[in-house]
Amino acid sequence: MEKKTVTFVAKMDEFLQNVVSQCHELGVSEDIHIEAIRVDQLPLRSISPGALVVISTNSIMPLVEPYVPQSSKIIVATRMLPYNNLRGVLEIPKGVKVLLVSDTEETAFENAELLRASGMDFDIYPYYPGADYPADIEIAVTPGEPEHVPAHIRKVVDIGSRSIDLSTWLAIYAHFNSGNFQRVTARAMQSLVYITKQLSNEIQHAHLLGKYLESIVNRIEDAVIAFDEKELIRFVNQKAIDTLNLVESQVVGASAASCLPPDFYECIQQCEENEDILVDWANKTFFFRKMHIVMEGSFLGSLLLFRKAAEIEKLEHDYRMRLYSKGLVAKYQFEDIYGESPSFQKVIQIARKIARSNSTVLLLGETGTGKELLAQAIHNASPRRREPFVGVNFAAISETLLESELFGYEEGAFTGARKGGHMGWFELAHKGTIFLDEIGDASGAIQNRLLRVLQERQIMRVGGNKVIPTDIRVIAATNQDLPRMIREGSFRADLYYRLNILPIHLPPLRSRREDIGWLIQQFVKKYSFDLRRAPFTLTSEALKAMEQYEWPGNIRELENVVEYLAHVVEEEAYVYQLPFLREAQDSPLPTDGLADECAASYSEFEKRGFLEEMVLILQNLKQGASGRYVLQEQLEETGLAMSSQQLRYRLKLLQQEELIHVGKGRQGSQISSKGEAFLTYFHVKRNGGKLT
Ligand SMILES: Nc1ncnc2c1ncn2[C@@H]1O[C@H](COP(=O)(O)OP(=O)(O)OP(=O)(O)O)[C@@H](O)[C@H]1O
Repeated sequence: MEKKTVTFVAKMDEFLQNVVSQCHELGVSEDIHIEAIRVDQLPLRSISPGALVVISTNSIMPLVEPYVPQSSKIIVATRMLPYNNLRGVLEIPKGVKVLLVSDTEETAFENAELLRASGMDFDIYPYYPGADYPADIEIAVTPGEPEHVPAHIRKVVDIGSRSIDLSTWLAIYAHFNSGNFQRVTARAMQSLVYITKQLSNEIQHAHLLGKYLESIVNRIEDAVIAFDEKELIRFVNQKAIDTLNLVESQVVGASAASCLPPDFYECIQQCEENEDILVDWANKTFFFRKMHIVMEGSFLGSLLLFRKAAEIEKLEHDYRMRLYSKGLVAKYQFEDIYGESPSFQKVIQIARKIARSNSTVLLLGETGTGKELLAQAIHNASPRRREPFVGVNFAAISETLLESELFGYEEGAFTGARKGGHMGWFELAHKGTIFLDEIGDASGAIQNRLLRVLQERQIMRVGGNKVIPTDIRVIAATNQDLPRMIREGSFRADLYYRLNILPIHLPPLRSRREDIGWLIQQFVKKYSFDLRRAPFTLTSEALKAMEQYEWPGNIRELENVVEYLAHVVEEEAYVYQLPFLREAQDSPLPTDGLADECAASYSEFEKRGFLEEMVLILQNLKQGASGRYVLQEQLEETGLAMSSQQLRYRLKLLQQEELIHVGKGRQGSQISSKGEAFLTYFHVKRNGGKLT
């Protein structure tokens, strides 16, 4: 029997290759022998007798006809768009302008028509090389001819070369009277089934993703409402439903103006994009933020986030409580700083202004003039008030501990370094303020490191190798004469210039004696209240004595005197009761729990890193040293050099622990009986419990 043969004839190889692979895909080649001949090859290759000739387009009929055998019939193929990239076409938004790009005018119009007929919802403009087209077109669709797409068009969807449609295959099978056409249609359907499956998987995936996002948005603490570009509500989360008392099914898809409470809707209208505002609604204050949703340059709607201000305040409160528990909070405000004299008021006025800036502040003034108080007030009046305030006292901590405390250390940096490393004060103060008190006591090595931190605004932990950027405001303070220290070579000039950006001089109390009476009144009020007692007054002699006294310890000393009086006087304080006019008489008796107290002092000193220093000081005092200068010299001889400020600080601590008695004026200090007991305790502990 003569073999059934189809001969495809076309101008281009591409068409022929495409049609042959379609024959294999659909199984046509299993029933019918396939030939493919280019028009220009016809003079050399003859068409098999009796073959059915299928030409790609009517326009080549005159070129083909002369080579077709008598026994053969010619039909013209009808063609369809292949949709190999159906997804790309479906992703094109509704209503946009699309250029349909083909190589010739005829195919461009033909393909545009096919695309329209297939139900696509966009505006289609046929295009072929040299044709005009609207300038604002941004998307092109082409059946396998991307090389003809105008260069400026960014998005190109290539749907693959056109193929022969089912009606042509039907005509071929009808011609040969072949009964297998059902298989061809079934296979043609396969690709659609495949695409449909793919889409259905994606729909399922999108559905899951939607649910997933919904559950996330429902879990966030803010109330969320999403509107489309026409202000129809597209989404509300549970928090929004609860806060506004909405019924979800009634609001999703409805217009915001009609279904939200009218005064709430009005608040939304007032809210500018990306601006945080506080809005009063239903007797409550809300925090509002509106954002536009823009995708690929198109405005798709807006998103509203809102929350009761009280909830935010609570969060803030909790955060502050955490800082409190770590001791990272400044408790004083400007209102807590007393002082009416014009010179002091001027200082406060400058400090208030400085608070708003971010620059480094240097507080200068004698001990007790309120430098730390002012540093805290500046922090609390600055934009950093909600962030940590970290105070570092350079006289209060030993040199060996200071570096690792300031900058932190990495695990294994030294023997005894904590596992996981340790955060330093600079790191703790990130975003907040660090207060470098008694900066004049910083050693040369520490000054070098401080200078680097101030210059580079980054730190490196001890034993670490990575830099940690920090955003910190620095407030430094000293009662020392830094310019003199620079001249003497004990303070770095470049560090001084880095610190001395906004200097504030706190006047000593003796230079503003007019404040003394008023300050006494304030402290009398404070301590009478604290001690739940009736306020007392000072006799005119006592007041006069107070006003004439030099106050070397400034306001701290004045405050201490008033606190003392609040404990001892009845209704009036007399001159003889003023402690600075009396001899020191304090000598605490050993108590039953003396060993416990010694143990407490021992661990306190050990924690601060200067246990050995305290013991040396006590031993020197026991051997007869008394005045601070003699003591300082003797300590230096035993290899312990410290500044007079550091020594003063340590003596103060020893006094607080009742290990020494500090006399007034030139009297110096003496070891107390508790101090002697402490020395014994120290030796016993060092010798594993045995007395030496
Ligand atoms: N202007 C003031 N109003 C109210 N209290 C003050 C004032 N100045 C100082 N004080 C009191 O004096 C105490 C000491 O103040 P502060 O520690 O700020 O002084 P300082 O200058 O930092 O001292 P030092 O140099 O010894 O560290 C404070 O705890 C506060 O009670």
